[in-house]
Amino acid sequence: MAGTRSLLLLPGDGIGPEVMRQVRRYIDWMARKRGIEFTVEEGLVGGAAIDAQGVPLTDATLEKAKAADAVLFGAVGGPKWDGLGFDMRPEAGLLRLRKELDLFANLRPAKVFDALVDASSLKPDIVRGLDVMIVRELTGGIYFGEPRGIEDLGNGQRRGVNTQVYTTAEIHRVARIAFELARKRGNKVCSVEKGNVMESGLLWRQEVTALHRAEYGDVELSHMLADACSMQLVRNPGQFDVIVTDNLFGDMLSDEAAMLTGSIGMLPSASLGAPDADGRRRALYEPVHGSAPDIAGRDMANPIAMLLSLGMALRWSFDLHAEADMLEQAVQNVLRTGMRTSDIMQPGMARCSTSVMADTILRELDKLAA
Ligand SMILES: NC(=O)C1=CN([C@@H]2O[C@H](COP(=O)(O)OP(=O)(O)OC[C@H]3O[C@@H](n4cnc5c(N)ncnc54)[C@H](O)[C@@H]3O)[C@@H](O)[C@H]2O)C=CC1
Ligand SMILES: CC(C)CC(=O)C(=O)O
Ligand SMILES: [Mg+2]
Repeated sequence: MAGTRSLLLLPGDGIGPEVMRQVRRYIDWMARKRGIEFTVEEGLVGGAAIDAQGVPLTDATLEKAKAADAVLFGAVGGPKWDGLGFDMRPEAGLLRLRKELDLFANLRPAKVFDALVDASSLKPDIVRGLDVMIVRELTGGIYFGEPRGIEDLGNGQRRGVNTQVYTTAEIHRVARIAFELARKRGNKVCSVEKGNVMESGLLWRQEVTALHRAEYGDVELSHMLADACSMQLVRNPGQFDVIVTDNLFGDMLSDEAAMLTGSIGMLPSASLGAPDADGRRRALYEPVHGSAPDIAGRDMANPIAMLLSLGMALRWSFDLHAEADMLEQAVQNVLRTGMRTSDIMQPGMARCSTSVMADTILRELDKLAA
């Protein structure tokens, strides 16, 4: 197997390259200390690609992403490019990757590490032991629906339009992922939409119910309106096991869930496509956070979300479960020692930089691998 695993790294903008640098060190560590080798290529995406290549994602980079076993993505965007039209913005590069690789299921696990129970803005009793998996539909809904645009009404007024649209097939394939995941976890799925005011939400509820009845009757299914879910996530998050929801609500609910864990700098994600004949899925792994322009360039970013995203790649794309377990254990152990980047800083703990956090995790890995 050695040498046959391929990774495309797309660091992007802002803190993206800073956290990706730490991932590269961990990839080197695996080769050096564990004999696990990857063929690694790096490419430009987002604002970095706009500046160097004129577009947020070139066709050549897209082809490399299609050919790789997995893509690791940092983050894109920043004030420098905020004035550009939507198709030319850095974020369009990420949306194109998701769409063209058909990465329809975005897995966003919100897990609270014991050592960070007090770092959450919620009371420790509410978040202790929390382990929620948000499955967000990623290639449909209002981020992609047509028509869209801003039109001039000619009377001094303008009109902005986006369209929320879902089909049976789109709902079934992402719900299937949620049911399958639930079977390996707490066996509960909560499906979230706004079927009380949106036809697409009503269809979502009906189709999830039909699929459940036909194939997943052994899994406990509940339904919740998205506004109520955002409230329940902070009131009693422990009631959730797997949440399945659309693109927009999943984007928002996962940022909210991130804060239960202490910081958005802790949350990894996996974006998966359908399995091919050999059971292999196209996949992209990225932290839930963005490019954080407010802290970029200051060696302050928490690299854990990016490192754990590689951990998800080890599990989902490479079947390297022991390595993924070891990485998670190393993170857990380092947090227990009181080492903290600024975003998860607590009284009495030791504040450290991005690179020192990664150094410490690598040293912990050395101990675990000894
Ligand atoms: N997947 C992606 O590439 C995403 C890109 N963005 C883009 O990122 C830019 C900034 O967006 P924001 O709304 O500010 O979201 P953001 O996630 O970049 O930052 C939100 C807050 O969290 C902090 N933060 C984020 N990641 C952190 C980390 N690893 N360690 C410590 N603190 C961290 C930031 O400093 C900021 O205060 C925008 O251009 C946006 O479009 C936003 C979300 C996702
Ligand atoms: C295109 C992204 C910037 C949307 C987003 O916030 C996310 O996927 O988390
Ligand atoms: Mg988001």
